[in-house]
Amino acid sequence: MDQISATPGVAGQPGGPEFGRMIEALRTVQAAITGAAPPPEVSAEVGAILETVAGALEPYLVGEDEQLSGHRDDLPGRGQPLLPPLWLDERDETHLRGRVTFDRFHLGGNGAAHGGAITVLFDEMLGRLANAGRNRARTKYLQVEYHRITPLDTELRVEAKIARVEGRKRFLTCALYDGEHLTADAEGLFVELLPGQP
Ligand SMILES: CCCCCCCCCCCCCC(=O)SCCNC(=O)CCNC(=O)[C@H](O)C(C)(C)COP(=O)(O)OP(=O)(O)OC[C@H]1O[C@@H](n2cnc3c(N)ncnc32)[C@H](O)[C@@H]1OP(=O)(O)O
Repeated sequence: MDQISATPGVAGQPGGPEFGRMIEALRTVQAAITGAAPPPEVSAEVGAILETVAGALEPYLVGEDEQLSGHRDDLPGRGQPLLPPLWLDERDETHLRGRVTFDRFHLGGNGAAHGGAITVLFDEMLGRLANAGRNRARTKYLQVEYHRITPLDTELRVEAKIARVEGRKRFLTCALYDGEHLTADAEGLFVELLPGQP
């Protein structure tokens, strides 16, 4: 996980644009399956296709350090389908600013994004910032407040800042905006790992 490549992949090579297209297709499938109420024969057909897809990838399973998903900084959300598609537009060692869009896959209910999906976004933002140009740190706590619903299919702004650093402790904040409206924010503590801590 420490190695995140910002270099766009080369066509015809592992991690090239073909990989980005596959992740994008997966995101589309996740949203389509979540939002669909197909008849049984279509569910059966799609299920069989997905089993074929899993089988096609099975010979290429690799260890964590070699996997492409999560390591591609040129792809939204690092090419990690757990993360909502997040684009970072500004970044330095004190702040991050980006855009994110939740879709049907991230639905909680009544048109609102799931609170857990928002927390994943915040952990990602704070984790990226806590580890920017510094020794590795992990989330000790993440306290989230939901101020109003976070809409789906809407480009949102997300910002993270370092609040203060005390020895191994890095306190950070993150906020999510729909236009000028704050939908959710978070405060987190990240603790720098000691030698031997995984
Ligand atoms: C690793 C990441 C790689 C980089 C990838 C970048 C991109 C990836 C982006 C994705 C990122 C995703 C990121 C993820 O999701 S990381 C995954 C989620 N997090 C974890 O799995 C972490 C699990 N926990 C641990 O490993 C340990 O607990 C750690 C290592 C965090 C600390 O265990 P350790 O035993 O070493 O430390 P400590 O407990 O003595 O505490 C240390 C200090 O903190 C103070 N303290 C404790 N609690 C509180 C509190 N509630 N309020 C205020 N202060 C508190 C405490 O008093 C002490 O202070 P002081 O006495 O020193 O003054």
